[in-house]
Amino acid sequence: MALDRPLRSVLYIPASKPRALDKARGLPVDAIIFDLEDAVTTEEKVSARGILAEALTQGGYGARMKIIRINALDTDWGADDARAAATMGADAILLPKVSSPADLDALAAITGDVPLWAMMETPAGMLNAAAIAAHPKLQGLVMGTNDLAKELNTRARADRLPLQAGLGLCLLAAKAFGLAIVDGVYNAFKDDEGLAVECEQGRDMGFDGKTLIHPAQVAVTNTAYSPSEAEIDTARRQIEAFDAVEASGQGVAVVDGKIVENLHVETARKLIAQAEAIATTAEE
Ligand SMILES: CC(C)(COP(=O)(O)OP(=O)(O)OC[C@H]1O[C@@H](n2cnc3c(N)ncnc32)[C@H](O)[C@@H]1OP(=O)(O)O)[C@@H](O)C(=O)NCCC(=O)NCCSC(=O)C[C@H](O)C(=O)O
Ligand SMILES: [Mg+2]
Repeated sequence: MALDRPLRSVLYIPASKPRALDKARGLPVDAIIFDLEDAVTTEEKVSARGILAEALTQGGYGARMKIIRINALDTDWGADDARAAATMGADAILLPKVSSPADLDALAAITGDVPLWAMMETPAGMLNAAAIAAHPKLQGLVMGTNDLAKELNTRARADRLPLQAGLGLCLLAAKAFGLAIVDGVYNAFKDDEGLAVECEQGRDMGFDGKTLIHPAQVAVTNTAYSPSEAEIDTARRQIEAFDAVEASGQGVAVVDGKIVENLHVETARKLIAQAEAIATTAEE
C-alpha cells in the first residue's frame, strides 16, 4: 500500500490532553499521531478515547495526516481502542509492539478497511520486519527506538550504533514493500543541535521523516527532511543535462564532475516532486 505525501514531521500528541490536541491544529507538521498508548496514564486510558473522538469530530487538522496509536491488543484497552479508532475518521491506525504479521491480522479483523501502521520496537519485530511489511493492510512503519533500546539493553549513543541493525532491517523491509517509514523520537526535546544531528542521520539513511514529542522539534525536523535549494538546483541541472545528451543519442551526462544516468534522473525527479508536494502542503 504506497503512500505519496510528505511525512517529515510526525508529532505524537497525548490524546488525554485537550490543550495539546488544540495546539496541533496550528502546527506545521505533516502528520499527527494521536496517542492512546504510552503518553496516556492508566487512569486516563478510557477518558482519552472520548476526548480524542471529540477533537476529531471538531476537526481543524487540515491536510495533516491523522494517525491514531491504540494500545496493544493484549492489554485491557486495545480491543476497545481499535473499535473506537475505526469510527473516528483517522487516516490510519498505528499498532504498538508489532512482532509478527499475526498482530496486524488481529487488528484488521476489528478495523476492517482502515489502513494500518506498525510500531517497530521489539527484537522479534526486527527479525520479522519483512513479513510484517508484506502485510496487505500495512501503509507505514514507525521506529520505536525507546522500547527497542530498552528491550536490547543498549546504552544511548549519539551515533545510535546499537540500534543500527534494527533501523537497517526495518528500512530494507519498508523499501522492499513500498511502505512509508519514519524514524524514532529524540527524547531531549530542548536540544535542537542533537535533534538536527539525529534528523540528518535518519534522512541520510532513507527515512521519510521523524516522530516528535514536542512542538519545539518541528522546525528543525522540517528543515532537515526538506530538499535544500542547492539540492533542488542540482536536480534541475541533472534533468536538463540528461535531456540534452539523450536528445543527441547518448545515455550519460556529466554535472559538477559527476556522471548522470537514467537512475540519477529518477532520483532528481523524485526530489523535485517532493519539494513541490511540500510547497503544496504548506499552502493548504
Ligand atoms: C514532553 C512533554 C511532557 C512536555 O510538556 P509541557 O511541559 O506541557 O511542554 P511545554 O509547556 O513546553 O508546552 C508548550 C505548549 O506546547 C503544547 N504541547 C506540548 N507537547 C505537545 C505535543 N506533543 N503536541 C502538541 N502540543 C504540545 C503544550 O500544551 C503547550 O501549549 P500551550 O500551553 O497552549 O502553549 C509533552 O511535550 C508531551 O507530553 N509530549 C508527548 C509525549 C509523548 O507523546 N510520548 C509518547 C510518544 S514517544 C513514544 O512512545 C515512542 C515509541 O513508542 C518508542 O518506544 O520509542
Ligand atoms: Mg514504544
